Amino acid sequence: MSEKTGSAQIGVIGMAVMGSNLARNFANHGYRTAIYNRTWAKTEAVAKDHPEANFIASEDLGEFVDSLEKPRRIVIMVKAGAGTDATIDALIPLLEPGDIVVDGGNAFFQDTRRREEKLRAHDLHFVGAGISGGETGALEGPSIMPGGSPHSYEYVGKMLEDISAKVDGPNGEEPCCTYIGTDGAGHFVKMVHNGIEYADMQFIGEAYDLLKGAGLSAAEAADVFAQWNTGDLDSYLIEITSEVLRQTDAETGKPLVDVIVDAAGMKGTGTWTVQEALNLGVPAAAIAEAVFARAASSSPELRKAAEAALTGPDGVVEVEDRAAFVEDVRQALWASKVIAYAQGLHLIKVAAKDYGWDIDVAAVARIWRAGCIIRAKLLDRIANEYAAGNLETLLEAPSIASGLAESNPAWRRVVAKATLAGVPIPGFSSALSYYDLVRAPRTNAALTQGLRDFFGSHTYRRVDKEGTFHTVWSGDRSEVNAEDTH
Ligand SMILES: NC(=O)C1=CN([C@@H]2O[C@H](COP(=O)(O)OP(=O)(O)OC[C@H]3O[C@@H](n4cnc5c(N)ncnc54)[C@H](OP(=O)(O)O)[C@@H]3O)[C@@H](O)[C@H]2O)C=CC1
Ligand SMILES: O=C(CO)[C@H](O)[C@H](O)COP(=O)(O)O
Repeated sequence: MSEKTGSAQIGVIGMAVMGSNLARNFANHGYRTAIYNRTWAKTEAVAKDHPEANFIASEDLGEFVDSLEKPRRIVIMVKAGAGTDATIDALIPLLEPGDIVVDGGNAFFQDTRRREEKLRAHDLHFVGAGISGGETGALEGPSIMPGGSPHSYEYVGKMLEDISAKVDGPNGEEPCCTYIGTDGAGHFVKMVHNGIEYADMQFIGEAYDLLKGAGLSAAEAADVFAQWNTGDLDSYLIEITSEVLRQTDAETGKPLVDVIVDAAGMKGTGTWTVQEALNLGVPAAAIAEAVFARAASSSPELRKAAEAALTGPDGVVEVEDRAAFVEDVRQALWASKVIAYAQGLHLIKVAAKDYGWDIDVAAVARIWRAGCIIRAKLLDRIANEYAAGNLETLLEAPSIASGLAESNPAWRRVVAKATLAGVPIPGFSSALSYYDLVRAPRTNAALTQGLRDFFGSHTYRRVDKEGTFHTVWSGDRSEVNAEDTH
């Protein structure tokens, strides 16, 4: 028996950016930590670069497993998808009933459900934990969204809560980690977190385009974002926007943002969010617009052809009072951001019902207040509003509804001005349309139903009596009772 055997309290597999920093975080919290990576050179480098962590580094997976105390606790932090499955398949024969595997990667929640079932069949615990915070968060405290059986969470909950970010709460320091729900619930919530992240960044991009259109330089816009970060918009993404805009390219002397190719990448979590919204019939168009905007940005053929063929205003925004316009944009950004949160949280609520998860939306908002990419001052208010009442939508919360009412005139002015100036604002305008759509006492869906009945006998219901009806459009146009065909 080697001296390593059974001496580590936690093991981390995957020594790229996230795994190595998470392992250091465990070590910093006093946990004896074992590390392993498919490619040994990375494990070796991490152990060598961080002697203070006193890692138990193994080249062989079996040796890594043996180095853990029982029941073994293992966090997988590898490339999501095939990498996770390969790691799990390699682990299963090495583990014993009662061991706990945590997948901290950005897994698709349906994969997590499948994996949880598979590991359960081997009497192994599986916790699918969404983790957000990037490199710094992983090291200093991320937001962690764990899902799995409550029993499985008991084995790893304290450790995950220990390494998570902390926020001040009424009862002292609160961890940004809480049990979310069974099987894929944690990864579902992380997926929606990322969908909101996409929307947040799209709105920020639109705000920057508008400021630029009104004549502000990148440095001036950086000042504006820094200023915004001191108020209601206080958030990590607004803070780093100011830093990115202030960065000058060493080679050209231009603002860095002007030399970065305007084609946004994406790894899939935003797309999954929208696909799930579509599957569940949840309107999340502002988030969808953010995904489509990235897709459009990365469609060079489409953009080249359209740029050559289409004419219109050139994005210059005529502004009489620059300060007033900047304030309007701030309000439009805040209101749109609220809509993205409302759409994302509504999606979580509907999914919880559909998948049988008992998700506490207030708790989700609470653990997003620090550590994660979408952390924002607004989340305090959102958490309090959900805690105060069982909201169907965030938009009905009194402080949110009044904030949106206050921002309304500015939001509408910005959407109108941008449209007239030819500044693309798919996020702002979609968010505003959502606001108008869901508050409308009556929508144009009545006409849609009439049309569907006309061409396909799809039937309709009436506002004034029970039942389902069809108009005999191709005959005498009388109305008959009909079977509901949806
Ligand atoms: N980067 C970020 O900011 C964030 C990432 N995440 C998620 O965390 C996880 C880790 O992310 P990150 O640190 O960026 O690393 P990557 O997503 O770049 O993945 C690299 C790691 O995965 C391992 N790996 C890849 N394929 C396999 C395989 N088939 N079998 C075994 N191991 C494999 C690599 O091992 P090897 O060295 O041998 O190639 C390496 O350790 C991912 O799921 C990611 O989506 C979550 C939040 C933020
Ligand atoms: O999970 C994250 C933060 O919470 C990652 O930063 C996210 O994967 C980035 O996504 P994309 O590459 O699609 O922009």
